[in-house]
Amino acid sequence: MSKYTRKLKKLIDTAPVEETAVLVALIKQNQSEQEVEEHLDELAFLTETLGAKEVYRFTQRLEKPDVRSFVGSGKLEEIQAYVKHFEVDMVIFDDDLSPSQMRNLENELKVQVYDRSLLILDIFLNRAQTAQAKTQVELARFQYLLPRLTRMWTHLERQRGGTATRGGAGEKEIETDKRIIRNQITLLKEKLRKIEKQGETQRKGRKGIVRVALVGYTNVGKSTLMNLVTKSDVLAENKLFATVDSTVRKVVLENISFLLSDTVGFIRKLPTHLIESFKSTLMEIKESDLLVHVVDISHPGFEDHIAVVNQTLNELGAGDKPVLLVFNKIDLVPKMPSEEALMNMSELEVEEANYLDLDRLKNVYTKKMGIEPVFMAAQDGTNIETFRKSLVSQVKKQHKKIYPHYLESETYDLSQFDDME
Ligand SMILES: Nc1nc2c(ncn2[C@@H]2O[C@H](COP(=O)(O)OP(=O)(O)OP(=O)(O)O)[C@@H](O)[C@H]2O)c(=O)[nH]1
Ligand SMILES: [Mg+2]
Repeated sequence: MSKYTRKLKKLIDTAPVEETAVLVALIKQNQSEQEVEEHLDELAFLTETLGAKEVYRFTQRLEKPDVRSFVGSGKLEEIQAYVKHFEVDMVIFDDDLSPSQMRNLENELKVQVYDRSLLILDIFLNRAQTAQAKTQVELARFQYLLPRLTRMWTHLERQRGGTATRGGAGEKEIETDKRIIRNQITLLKEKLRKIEKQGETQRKGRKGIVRVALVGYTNVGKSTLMNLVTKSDVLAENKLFATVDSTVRKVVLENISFLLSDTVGFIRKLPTHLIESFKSTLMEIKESDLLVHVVDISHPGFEDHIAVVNQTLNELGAGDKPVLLVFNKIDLVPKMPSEEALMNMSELEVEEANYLDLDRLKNVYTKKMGIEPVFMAAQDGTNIETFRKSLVSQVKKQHKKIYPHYLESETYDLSQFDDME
């Protein structure tokens, strides 16, 4: 063996092996198969974000999850056979599992079992950068895992680098673990309270300036838009939850200054513990004067995404704020051809092309939101001018509303924001 092949062999032998996963979802009575497929596409994307690869999907038409094993026993056998035959590393369920379901499934499948919440929590854990975000995710994760302790045990083992204990730890160990986790929760809460206090003071110091928050479903282009407007360098990538920490920047457009913040993306069924512990990060949204709701118009489920975002905003108590809707990624949407060209196409061709009637969308959403939406592509800057104009006009409107005594000619002290990048 030459030196080169030896080197190559060593590289191959030590290359990290990508973990494999099968995905499982139920099709409820009022759901179409296509809707569930879309949800599974999203779950596959989450799986990929965590660093694993989807190898197969199982679905079952069932009105409600089986109390014992989520899917029916026949389906479970099928999954079990597949997992064993192809040596799959994990099984991921597109819903939340009860503690006992998770235990039963782990016992029977003998591989790692993830549910939707745990998957999202683990992605957040990998992504969190600041002390605050890290503490928030750790807290949410411990709270989620406390009632699922046999699982927690295997998790701790994995983290320590040992082999996972299958089939559950002894009662004594579980009791000890419970105590450790409860202590951790208390400590993390205390730590978070201190960090939040500092944040509060920071936010209080931001009076006198209009505050705008970028909100939207995950991966729609919020950070890309933030970078475009502020010429900053916030991480934007084709992964879910690229942004877990919020970033605030001062922006000056047409002589008016305002603060713009990039926030964590939303997703269907965001774990409750996560929302709870991210409350202070999400305060950025609650305390803003204007929301820029970014939508990925090229995604087939974009209208569902709008609904999920609106619902989450309501839950956060930010449902009544003025919203500038931005339909992003228009570069990926096929342009509607002229009527004449349309006439020459077959019905199937038209259906398959999936044209979106942007004029109709504009009318519908202008009526709904009270502000005309912007259609743009943040990545290549298409229509950025329209967006800037619309944003400035809304910021001015909010400014007048919040600071009615402020005169256009008057300059106000903005030096307190100068240290912000
Ligand atoms: N084709 C196209 N891609 C875009 C556009 N805007 C953003 N993207 C891409 O979409 C992906 C997600 O962009 P981000 O800016 O990270 O999205 P985000 O909303 O901040 O995502 P999270 O932080 O994960 O919630 C990246 O790969 C971007 O390059 C656009 O206008 N057109
Ligand atoms: Mg982002």
